[in-house]
Amino acid sequence: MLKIAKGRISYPAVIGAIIFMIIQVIANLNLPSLTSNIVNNGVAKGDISYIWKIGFEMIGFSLLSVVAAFGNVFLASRSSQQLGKNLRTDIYHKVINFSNDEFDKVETSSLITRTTNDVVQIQNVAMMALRMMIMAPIMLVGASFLAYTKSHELTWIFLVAIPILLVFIGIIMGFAIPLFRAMQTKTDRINLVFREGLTGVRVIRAFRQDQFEQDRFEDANKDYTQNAIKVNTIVALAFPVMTLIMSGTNVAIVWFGGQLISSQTMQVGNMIAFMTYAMQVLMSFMMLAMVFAFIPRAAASASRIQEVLAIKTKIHNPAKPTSLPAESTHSLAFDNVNYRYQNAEQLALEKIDFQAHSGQTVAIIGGTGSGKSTLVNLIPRFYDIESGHVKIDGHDVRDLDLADLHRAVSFVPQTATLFTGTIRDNMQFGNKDATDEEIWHALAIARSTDFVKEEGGLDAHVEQGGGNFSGGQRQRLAIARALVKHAAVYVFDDSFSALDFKTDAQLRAELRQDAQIQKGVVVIVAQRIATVADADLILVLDNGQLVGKGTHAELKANNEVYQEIMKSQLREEDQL
Ligand SMILES: Nc1ncnc2c1ncn2[C@@H]1O[C@H](COP(=O)(O)OP(=O)(O)OP(=O)(O)O)[C@@H](O)[C@H]1O
Repeated sequence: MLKIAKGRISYPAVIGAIIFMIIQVIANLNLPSLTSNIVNNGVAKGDISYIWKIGFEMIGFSLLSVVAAFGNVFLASRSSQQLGKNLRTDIYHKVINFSNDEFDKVETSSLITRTTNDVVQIQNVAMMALRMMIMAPIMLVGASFLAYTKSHELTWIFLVAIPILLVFIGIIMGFAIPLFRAMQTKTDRINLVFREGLTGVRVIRAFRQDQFEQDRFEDANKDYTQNAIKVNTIVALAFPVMTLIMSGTNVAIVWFGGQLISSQTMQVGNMIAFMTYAMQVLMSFMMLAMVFAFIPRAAASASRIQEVLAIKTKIHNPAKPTSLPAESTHSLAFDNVNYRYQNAEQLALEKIDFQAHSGQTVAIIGGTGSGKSTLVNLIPRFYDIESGHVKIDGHDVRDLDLADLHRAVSFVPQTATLFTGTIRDNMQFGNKDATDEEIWHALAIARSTDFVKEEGGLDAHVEQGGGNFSGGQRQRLAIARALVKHAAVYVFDDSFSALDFKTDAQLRAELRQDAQIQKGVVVIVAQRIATVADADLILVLDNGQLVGKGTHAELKANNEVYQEIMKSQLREEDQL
């Protein structure tokens, strides 16, 4: 846990909090002694001026204690909040740079719990540590010593009360710690089921699985609640027993102290002070117990966070990145590329080899699972290849500065993702300087002008995930967003499948006529022969192998797989 705080917490604030806390403890330790002085020397002897003098001293120490407590809480919460903030930033920064391989390692719901709930656990313990964990031992030693100076004869009471308290704390911790530990995994489970239920709500309804999903959530929720109730019951049980031990100690002090007073071997004031010190000693143990009860949960949280922070991102900037010079013409090349998914035995792509330059359209066609998306994912380094080269403008993408690479590639994924905000915000995502005119131009190419105007223009609101647009509209907006960005390579991963034949053809024709887009290379993944037929280069994939390469006419004449795809699509149309 200390490892996680290192470099993320402000050391001056921590030192300040500790200094304030020490001042507070010293002030608190002085008060019982002063009470004893007032009783012994002021009240017993009727010395009013002494009472006033010590009374003022007591007020002074009380004020000091209050100010120090304020300073301590202020700095402790500042440091723990700052620790939380830095942890969240670091996790976010780490996760945002994850490649798809790393996302496969940790569930998204668990990542959310780790960034929120786990960080809060660390914050709480940091706060407690800066208050109680340091205060308790100082108070314990100080109060024990001062109690001893007030009465040697009564110290044996500690020797009875403390072991009883420790045995009790031990029993409580034995039960509570495993339950505290389990809280985090149970929170994870709730988040996982909740998230799946929310994102899949339509499928759940369509398959009439509402009850099943509700039961699944109910189980996770019940499991978490039962665990929390058990922990709280144990903690609740602790309080009356602790109070009993404290009251028992007080009774013993008054009983035996009273006898010492009547035999004139002890003064009343000393007994009162002893009693207060005894409470401070027992309180110190309780504080330590509380901190130690929270530590296992926070330690579990710390290791869950550390797990994420320690993941080595496979895809990062090269040591000496090459910046991509601003070229007026561009090229894309795959040079004998092999790729294998992590832990997979078979290659997902084998010996992929092709070149294309500005103004050319490369289309990739093949059956489901043939490797089309995998191929285009290699261009912006969503995955890194096993051997060969993927080159943009003659530079291997692994040598390029990542920011330059991502600027050079405009990507429309299979599933369109829009962000909360306005249409304009979404359109400017890859080109923040894009003017309204440029945006409308891109929207026109993507056949989106009409519905965007109907929604209220560029200031129309986009809900979370683009939920207020249809699937086809979302896809068109994602295409327009990619066109607003001026790139060297435009990738459309099966983005035209949501469009009807006519719109698909019009859109591709517009892409061909646009001067800006023609400066780059266009890569289109498609299922339909009609979509790929007018491409300059068609790649036919089958089971990760490049089984055909050429124009429509060439492939139609002599490529079996292509002919088979053509036949199957003609058969489909014949059947209508
Ligand atoms: N993250 C992954 N981990 C392991 N294997 C994967 C992963 N993603 C895809 N694959 C495998 O790689 C192969 C190619 O998948 P890919 O998504 O590239 O196919 P595709 O041609 O785009 O299919 P579709 O047209 O259905 O989108 C498939 O066999 C698939 O099971």
